[in-house]
Order: sequence, then structure tokens, then C-alpha cells
Amino acid sequence: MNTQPIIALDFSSKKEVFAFLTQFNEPLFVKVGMELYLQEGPSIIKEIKAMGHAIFLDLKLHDIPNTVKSAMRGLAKLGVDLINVHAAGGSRMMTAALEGLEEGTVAGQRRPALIAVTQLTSTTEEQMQQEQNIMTSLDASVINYAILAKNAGLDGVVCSVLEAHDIEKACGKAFLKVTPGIRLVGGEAHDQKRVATPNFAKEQGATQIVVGRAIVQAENPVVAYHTVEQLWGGNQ
Ligand SMILES: O=C(O)c1cc(=O)[nH]c(=O)n1[C@@H]1O[C@H](COP(=O)(O)O)[C@@H](O)[C@H]1O
Repeated sequence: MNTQPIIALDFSSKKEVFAFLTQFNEPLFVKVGMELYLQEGPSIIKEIKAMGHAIFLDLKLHDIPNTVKSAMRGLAKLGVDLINVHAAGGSRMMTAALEGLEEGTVAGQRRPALIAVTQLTSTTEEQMQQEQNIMTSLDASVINYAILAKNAGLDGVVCSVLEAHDIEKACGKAFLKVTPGIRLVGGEAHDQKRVATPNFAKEQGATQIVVGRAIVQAENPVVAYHTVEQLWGGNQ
């Protein structure tokens, strides 16, 4: 799997996306999330792919197994590199997602890697306990979801940098640990709660980092991207 920093294209229109991407002269790894996908639909994926960029399609599917399987069968045809579900949907849902992707992947193409969101990086332990009524530590909940995802045959999880090391111990080095909530030193956390720097992500064994506002809203996004890239340095 590509280890370039994944840039979150959290924009609401194609126009903004292309204005952003044309600043770069190199192939990137970008994330299309629900804001952009729900506005622009599948054509945005085709257009970004045609520009030569790798794509993480972040739709965080979470529904009954049959619905997720059918949705994944259709999404597989887009030929993205990475896609996700919520681990809270359960192991049967995760297995169904994998089956849908396998069925829908076009012959000769590689199946998108499938990862499961554990606890969102905007969640605190207190909030998890009070609102989700999960009475373990946040770390234990994340590890539980990671093991569930691994046993369902998934390729990895989305987690914060703070849990990456324990997931590596429980699920191995090859299991993907895709970590959002990345900030440069002194950067504003915004709505994120479990944040870390790119260099700390590397130290903790994250396999990919997802960076949105620290690059997209920087005065010079290209400079910010290269700063992040240098601090991160990849992990494989
Ligand atoms: O699945 C994700 O990508 C995701 C999971 C998670 O737990 N936390 C999280 O922030 N994300 C996504 O990662 C990006 C982080 O954006 P910034 O906080 O601006 O860097 C957003 O597009 C989120 O949707």
C-alpha cells in the first residue's frame, strides 16, 4: 500500500478540488469523503483517477450486511485503492463488505483495501463511555474493534496515532493502521480529540496518515504537504 500522506479533499465541489490539485506537480494519495462524494457523485472519482492520483474513498459504510455488501459491489467498480466501513457494524457486516468488494472488482484490477473505523479521532474516552455505554478504556475498545476487523479478513483499521502501537502488537505490522487527527506542532486541533504529529505517527507504527486542514487550509498547501511528507517519511 502507498505510504504517501493521504490528503483529505474535504471540499464540496469539483471546482474547489481541481483548483487545489492543480497546485501540485506530482501524483498524490487523496481522500474523497462524504461531503465531496455526496455532492459530485462517482464522476469525481473517475476524474481524480484520470489525473493519476491514488484514492481513499471514505464513506464509512454502516448498515445491515446485505445492504453494505451490495453497496460495496457497486463501489468496487470505481477502482479506488482504499475504502472503509465502521467496525461498529459488526463482523458479519465487515465480512459482507469484503465479499461485495471481491464480487465487484473488475477482472484484472486489484481489490480496494478494506479498513474499518474503530473509534473516531473526534471521540474521547469519557464521551465513549457516557454516550456509547462502552465501559472499557478507549484503547481497549479500539483494540477490540481492530481484532474483530482482522478476524473478519479486513486489511486494517482507521485509528488514532495513540492506539497504533498497541494495534501493531495485537494485529501485526502488515495490518494497516490509517491515522487521521494529524497536526503540525502548534496547529489547531479543531473538532479532533486524539491528535498527533506526522513524526509521532511514524514512531508509533502508523502505516498511513490522513491530513486535511493542516494542508488544505494552509497558506501554501504545497509547502505544508512537503513539510508533512518530510516529517512522516513513510513507514515501510
Ligand atoms: O475515516 C476517516 O478518514 C476519519 C476517521 C476518523 O476517525 N477521524 C477522521 O478525522 N477521519 C477523516 O480524516 C480527515 C481529518 O481531517 P483534518 O482533521 O482536517 O485533518 C477528515 O476528512 C475525517 O473525515
